[in-house]
Amino acid sequence: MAASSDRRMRGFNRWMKYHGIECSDALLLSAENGGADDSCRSLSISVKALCDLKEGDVVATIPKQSCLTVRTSAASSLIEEAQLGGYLGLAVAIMYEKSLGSQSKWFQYLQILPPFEPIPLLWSLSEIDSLLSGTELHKIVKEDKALVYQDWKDCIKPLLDLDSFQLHPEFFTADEYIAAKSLVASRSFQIDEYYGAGMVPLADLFNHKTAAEDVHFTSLSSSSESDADTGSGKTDADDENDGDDQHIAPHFHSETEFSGGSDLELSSNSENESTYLEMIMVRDVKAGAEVFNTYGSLGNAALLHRYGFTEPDNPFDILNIDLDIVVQWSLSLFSCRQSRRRLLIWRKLEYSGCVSQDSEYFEISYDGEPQVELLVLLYIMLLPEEEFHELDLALSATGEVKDTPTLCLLGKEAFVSAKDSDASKKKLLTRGVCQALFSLADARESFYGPNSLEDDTKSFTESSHITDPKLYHSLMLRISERRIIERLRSFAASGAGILRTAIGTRKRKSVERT
Ligand SMILES: C[S@@+](CC[C@H](N)C(=O)[O-])C[C@H]1O[C@@H](n2cnc3c(N)ncnc32)[C@H](O)[C@@H]1O
Repeated sequence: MAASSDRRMRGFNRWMKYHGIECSDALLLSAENGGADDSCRSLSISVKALCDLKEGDVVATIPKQSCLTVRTSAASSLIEEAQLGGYLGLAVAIMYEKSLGSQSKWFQYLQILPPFEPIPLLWSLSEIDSLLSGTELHKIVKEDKALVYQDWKDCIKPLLDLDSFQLHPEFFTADEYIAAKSLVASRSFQIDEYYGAGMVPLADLFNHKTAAEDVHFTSLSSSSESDADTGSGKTDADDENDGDDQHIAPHFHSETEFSGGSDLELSSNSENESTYLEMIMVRDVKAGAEVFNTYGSLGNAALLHRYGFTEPDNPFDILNIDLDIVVQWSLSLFSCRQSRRRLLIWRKLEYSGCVSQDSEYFEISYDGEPQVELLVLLYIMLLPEEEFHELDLALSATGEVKDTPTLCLLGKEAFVSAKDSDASKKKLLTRGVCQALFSLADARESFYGPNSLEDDTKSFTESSHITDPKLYHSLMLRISERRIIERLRSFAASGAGILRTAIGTRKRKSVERT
């Protein structure tokens, strides 16, 4: 097996040279046999520094032509004819290149890739139900599975019946499509407008570190080469995005895409032959250490969903509480009519939760701080009837909004400036609101079933990411989420705290729903 991995890595190194990919001699592509579960053929690759690397060092250049994209694949006309856009098209390009075997331009590259990445999309339904139950991923992954299968049925299966394409059916099964999707999810990059999403050899061998990356990937066109030559020290194109020089990171799109080919039609500008990607060090790395990229500011649910792993103490973790849970809590205390009226007033004040597809929810941050929209809703739900009536009148159909104290406290203006916002939020944290937060925490916690957080923690310490990565990472996710619930309880117990996120600036960092 070691001989086979050495042979494949040597083949890949030769292939890179042949296709003009320059990899610095200071980098070691280190391959170990990976895949403890189903992926026995796969290598676990990481990139290490062979000598001290300095911020600003260019460690690789990759011609865009060497990337496997819908544009560059031998399947490009097939994909165009079938009108398969974006990520679906890229998955077909991968399946097609695999079907060509050693005839594929990317044969030696495909040889070092795992056949699939064991992200939850590839888990069985019973694994999803038993391992992800209660977590932010449970419903999403089940929906993904159904949608991805439907995509295959609608867009790929019909291609097999067309004589003109002459596809080998065994390379285009639903399982092969899902395997290709997992590679697209975990290793594709958004290259540029012309090439769209693609597999970028070498760039996709760097592992992720949250908020502590060593290297950035930038897209350079010939017009910005002079910038690099002058040594202007550009290392982070996010800060200096002048159109030509763009920081790119592995990118996952969970939306399933139906045929339409809009990506192909949209990006029909002429290709620039001299355009390439560059990898630049953004901090010093000592000889022998691993060189990391970052895949973004992602919580564990998003990391597991897209890449199949999690990280301990991930500051980007987030927990959601669905509006339905809040409504159920309200119905347990008040009549249906009262709950509905108060929800309506909350909406009249122009509040809403985060919305994704058919669900509305509130975010609880890593620190256990609830989104202000939730605090306002709980406050309104608990207002004494008289005060509520006054608020209702102030917001009445005449449109004449009077400045009642309650309206001043609850109006969105109260949360605009950071200083006012903190003071207003503290006022919302009445005893009743804090008790309500405890009830919501209990209700959300009940989704995880009978095992306590202590049970999960014990199982986690006994699990191994090598021998049972699915169990290990799903337990890590459960524990990360349940610790947020613990911190929500502490937040409610303390009754206040400095709340950082200003209204309107909140960004959803967890999982994209399909
Ligand atoms: C873009 S590839 C990185 C190279 C990969 N290690 C390989 O063998 O080719 C992304 C995959 O690497 C693995 N990976 C990346 N960063 C990781 C990390 N911090 N912990 C565990 N696995 C990681 C995951 O399997 C992920 O889906």
